[in-house]
Amino acid sequence: MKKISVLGSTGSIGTQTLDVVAMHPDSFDVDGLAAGSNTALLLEQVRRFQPRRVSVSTKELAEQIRPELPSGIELFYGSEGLVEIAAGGDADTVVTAVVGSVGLQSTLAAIEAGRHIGLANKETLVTAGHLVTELANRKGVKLLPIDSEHSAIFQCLNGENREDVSSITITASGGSFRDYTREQLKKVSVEDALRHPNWSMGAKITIDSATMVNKGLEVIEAHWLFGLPYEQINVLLHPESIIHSYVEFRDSSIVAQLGNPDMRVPIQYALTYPERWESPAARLSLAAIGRLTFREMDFVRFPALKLAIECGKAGGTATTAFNAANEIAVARFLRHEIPFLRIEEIIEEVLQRLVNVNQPDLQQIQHCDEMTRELAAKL
Ligand SMILES: NC(=O)C1=CN([C@@H]2O[C@H](COP(=O)(O)OP(=O)(O)OC[C@H]3O[C@@H](n4cnc5c(N)ncnc54)[C@H](OP(=O)(O)O)[C@@H]3O)[C@@H](O)[C@H]2O)C=CC1
Ligand SMILES: CC(=O)[C@@H](O)[C@H](O)COP(=O)(O)O
Ligand SMILES: [Mn+2]
Repeated sequence: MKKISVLGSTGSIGTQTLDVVAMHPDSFDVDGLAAGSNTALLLEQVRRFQPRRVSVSTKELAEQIRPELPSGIELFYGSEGLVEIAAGGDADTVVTAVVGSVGLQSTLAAIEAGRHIGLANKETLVTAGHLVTELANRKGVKLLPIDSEHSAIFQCLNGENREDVSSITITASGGSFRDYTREQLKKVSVEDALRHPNWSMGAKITIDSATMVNKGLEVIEAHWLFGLPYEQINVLLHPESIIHSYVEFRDSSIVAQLGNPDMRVPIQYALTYPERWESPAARLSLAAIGRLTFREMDFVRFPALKLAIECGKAGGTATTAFNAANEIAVARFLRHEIPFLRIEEIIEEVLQRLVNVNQPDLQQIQHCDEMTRELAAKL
């Protein structure tokens, strides 16, 4: 039996993680579930998966659901509740599927407690990659990527020597506005931006995909997960999202991972690694698809990607600020307060005003995150 806990069980990755659990009911045991405010779905999950511990985002929500919980179940709330689900109990693996840098503290707590991490919450690595990877190494904890591109690279690297890697290439669908000009982008709506061509995901990452910030976050995520310099990390536009990413080795061989876009596959691999289990995911037929297409990434059309890579190269708190500014700007866009192109402008303006701190500790990271949020909310 593999014991798992899920942080963000009511979201896109969280629900698909529980779909994977439901496909292998005799092999998984759910220890803890943490949700934000979707208590109706959380209660349904509690009935179905019978966790021993749950958490919601506020005390009020906790009081609301307390009478509906089976006796004996432990109930927590707030950021401490998230940490309780991450580090208390006895899960072998914690799936980090909350959205945003709110996941940092609980991820660090889970690692500190020796839990392996099924890592979906990429903002954690962007915000404090050096702290997360250093702690994971020290504790002998595995960071198992769930993000589709990183799972692909992780699979391509299986059994290989890192010194033999020439480069990795992260593929990008291009998001909702792949073929729009900068002029057309001035007028796009929230509803348009939320229509991703290939993946059904939470709102924040869908907007990140449209701005290409998602690919920027993924380059930084790959830097930390695979210990590669930015010069060895490429991005390639691949509208079909069939090749999830690939690795080139020193002998010129390229190893890629392919599949239909279905997040249950990388989620399951993170939970069963190094084994592979049966999956109901639709089989890929290359004959039916006929052809796959690729384009060079246009950094002028997608300036947020360029900026993210520059922040990654700068190191220190630059990526913390990039991430926090983006989180605030995306939230404002989703509330219809700012136009789409203002997202990347806000990130850039915030970065111009902040002083980079090298080798920041957790306190400095948290301070930068808070200051950036305040600034980005005012701009
Ligand atoms: N969706 C996808 O296919 C992919 C997602 N990712 C990454 O995975 C992460 C999750 O994305 P996704 O599932 O799409 O996001 P969703 O918005 O669908 O889900 C977010 C989850 O986090 C919970 N949550 C939000 N704030 C808090 C909080 N303060 N305390 C506790 N729980 C909270 C939400 O709870 P509630 O809904 O109850 O309020 C929900 O369960 C992101 O980092 C994303 O970048 C990576 C690759 C693919
Ligand atoms: C499913 C997944 O991993 C997402 O991060 C996906 O990559 C988004 O697609 P694009 O950012 O390539 O549009
Ligand atoms: Mn991805």
